Amino acid sequence: MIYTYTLTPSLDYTVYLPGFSPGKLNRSEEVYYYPGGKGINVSRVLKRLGADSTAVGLAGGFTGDYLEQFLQDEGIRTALIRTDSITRINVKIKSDQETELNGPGPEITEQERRQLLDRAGRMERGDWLVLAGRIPDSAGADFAVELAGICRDSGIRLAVDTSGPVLKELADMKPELMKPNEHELGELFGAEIKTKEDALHYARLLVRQGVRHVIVSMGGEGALYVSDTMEAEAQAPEVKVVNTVGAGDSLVSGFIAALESGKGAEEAFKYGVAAGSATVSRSDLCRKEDVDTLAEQVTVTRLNGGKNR
Ligand SMILES: Nc1ncnc2c1ncn2[C@@H]1O[C@H](COP(=O)(O)OP(=O)(O)OP(=O)(O)O)[C@@H](O)[C@H]1O
Ligand SMILES: O=P(O)(O)OC[C@@]1(O)O[C@H](CO)[C@@H](O)[C@@H]1O
Repeated sequence: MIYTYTLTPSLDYTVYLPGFSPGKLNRSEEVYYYPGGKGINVSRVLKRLGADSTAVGLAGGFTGDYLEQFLQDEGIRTALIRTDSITRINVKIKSDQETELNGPGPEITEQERRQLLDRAGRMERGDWLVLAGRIPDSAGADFAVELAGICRDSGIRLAVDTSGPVLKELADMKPELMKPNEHELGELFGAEIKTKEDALHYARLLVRQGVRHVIVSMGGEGALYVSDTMEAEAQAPEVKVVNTVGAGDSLVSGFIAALESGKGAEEAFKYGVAAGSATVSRSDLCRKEDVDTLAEQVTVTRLNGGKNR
């Protein structure tokens, strides 16, 4: 079973405009209200790719009701803890540029924190726990590490797609998968990633720390994959950019869905990159038929002479 953990879900209020002028009244005739938050996106994309998951997290207020109902209507199992904090509304402005305005996460009580950890304690060896999105300060500095400890001790495969200082500590907990983008990878090591070689260098350090699969996503440039046995680069296919929100989440979903269907790491990497690019070409995440088509167009090149290291 796959569980996605989203401590800070959102309702993504997505607005398309021909032009956006800060400091002025801007009117849009095309708006959408999508469920959001990184783990929620992972669950939604997994569903479309034919993999079931349970969305664990916190939901509150009218936006929390909307979010939960939306997921259930899509046939996604939810285990959302009801909280007093209203689920945030994140504003995504799509114009000649993409502008995002993300709200803060919920205030997490000690009881909610405990419930989230206990839920992980009931998972089974071999399950996936995808910890994705911002972890609010109210969860406590050690929340993510405690959760990762439960995963490590119970043989749960932890996938990490979060940001901030906690990434460094999580890397030490030997997660199965980390998917930083270049910026997050640089932040993790206090370094500026300027070249692909820089990204490879730091991805290798993560693998040396015990991370099984590291995928560094690089937007329209594609992604890098590093593990103990393979290093590879994938070129992203060219697509019309409609909405890049959730591209990284889709990469994670495609990778995990492919592994779960029995594919090897190289094929899973390719499928993940295809899912990321397919999401970019749609307003509301990818569709399976697009992912399958794009997967044929993604080229994966083995690095280091194409040999396994
Ligand atoms: N402009 C683009 N054209 C084609 N593919 C893209 C583009 N942007 C992103 N992708 C695809 O999506 C994947 C993930 O993108 P990106 O590196 O932007 O993730 P991210 O920063 O984690 O995104 P987010 O936080 O919005 O989910 C890329 O590896 C690539 O396959
Ligand atoms: O504030 P966070 O948790 O870092 O990111 C939240 C968010 O921007 O990420 C998703 C796309 O990856 C969106 O659905 C959501 O609004």
